[in-house]
Amino acid sequence: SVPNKLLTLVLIHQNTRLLLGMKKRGFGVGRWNGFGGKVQPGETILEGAERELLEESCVRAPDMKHIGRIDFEFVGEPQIMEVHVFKATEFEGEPAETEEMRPQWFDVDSIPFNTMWPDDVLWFPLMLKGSKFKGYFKFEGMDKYLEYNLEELDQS
Ligand SMILES: CNc1cc(N2CCOCC2)nc(N)n1
Repeated sequence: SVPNKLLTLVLIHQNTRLLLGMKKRGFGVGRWNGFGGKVQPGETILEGAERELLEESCVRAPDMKHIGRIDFEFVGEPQIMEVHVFKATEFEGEPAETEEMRPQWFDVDSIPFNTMWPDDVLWFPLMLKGSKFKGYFKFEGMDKYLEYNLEELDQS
């Protein structure tokens, strides 16, 4: 019984465009994704999301809202990755390449799911339409999930 690993993921969704970053090193390298990473001791999950967005993309998004949580289990790994997903519509600054990420805008109708984590095609539509959601995926390796569940939560 290991405590979950707290992580963040921030998507900037402006009208018909979505800001993604190409991960240049580390976990998920070679895949487009939102911006995020580990929550550090002594910071809130929101503070961690804001910090990682700035570090990885050079922009700030003060209006980011918590829209979901996805727990990822990897077969053979005792620690579950608890990913808190945030969405913003406004941002300050100019997205710029960093050591971690190369940012690029995508039309919401042309999201490069074939070079993203395989779960994304399932929950991105919920994120794009403004739903709140909770998910669980059991991965075996980096490219395949064995099980999942995903539920939209009531906003009322
Ligand atoms: C396993 N499937 C994943 C993982 C993930 N992460 C983003 C935050 O950092 C940890 C991994 N992001 C997506 N879209 N899918």
